[in-house]
Amino acid sequence: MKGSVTAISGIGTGVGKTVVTGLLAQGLQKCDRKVVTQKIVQTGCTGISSDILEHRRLMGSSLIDVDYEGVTCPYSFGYPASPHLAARLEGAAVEVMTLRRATFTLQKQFDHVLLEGVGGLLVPLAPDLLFADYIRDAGYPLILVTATGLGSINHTLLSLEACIARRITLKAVICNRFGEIDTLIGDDTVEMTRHYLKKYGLRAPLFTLVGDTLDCGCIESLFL
Ligand SMILES: Nc1ncnc2c1ncn2[C@@H]1O[C@H](COP(=O)(O)OP(=O)(O)OP(=O)(O)O)[C@@H](O)[C@H]1O
Ligand SMILES: C[C@H](N)[C@H](N)CCCCCC(=O)O
Ligand SMILES: [Mg+2]
Repeated sequence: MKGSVTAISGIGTGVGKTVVTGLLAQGLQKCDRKVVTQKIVQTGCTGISSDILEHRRLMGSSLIDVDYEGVTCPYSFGYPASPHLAARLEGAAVEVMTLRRATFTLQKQFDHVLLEGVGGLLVPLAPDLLFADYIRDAGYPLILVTATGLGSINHTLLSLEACIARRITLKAVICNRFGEIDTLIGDDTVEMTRHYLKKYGLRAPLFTLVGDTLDCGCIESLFL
């Protein structure tokens, strides 16, 4: 039986996808689930993906064979930019089949693959391949990481609408309150996110991340 795949994206870059991916993996490990994380494309880094290193740190795990073999991060480019540009600067191009084969290899070995995207949902992996379209075509459900600072409501609702337009299954929304400056705005942003999940008819639960505490109770319930 091959393992499940869950994509983890965010309302943009630097919103906490890596932290959330690592914490979800940590939680699944605690439930004795065989879990691995994957970074679909790493930019701004050469060699082992910096996001994979952080996932393993949060999981309390050292690097594993599939990390060294590049299966958990099929593409790594040096320039800190969108994958389509970072790849072009190296005379390379991201290929869908390379991505799909890497994830499928992990599915054969693990119960769960947590697949971290790059930046936000509509980031081009290649000039005509947005991450949101890639996970739609692959049928991967999504956990969306949002932020709670000023400007996050707009980015969050745009991301929800992008999911709806593609009929992407939204498994959960995680409001990451890291770095929040204004609690009044932060609290309101969480509530407006909850309001629009209901208004849009999305049944995904909303959880908050404060520090390294995910308030989603038993993480395993997200991956049944
Ligand atoms: N809940 C948190 N607790 C502590 N640090 C956090 C938290 N959320 C984010 N950070 C820090 O904020 C920075 C950005 O977070 P992170 O790397 O997870 O973002 P990202 O969405 O994965 O970015 P990218 O698009 O580059 O992959 C990191 O330094 C991370 O350690
Ligand atoms: C450099 C670092 N790896 C970033 N996560 C890359 C984010 C690409 C975002 C592209 C964009 O939305 O303009
Ligand atoms: Mg990351």
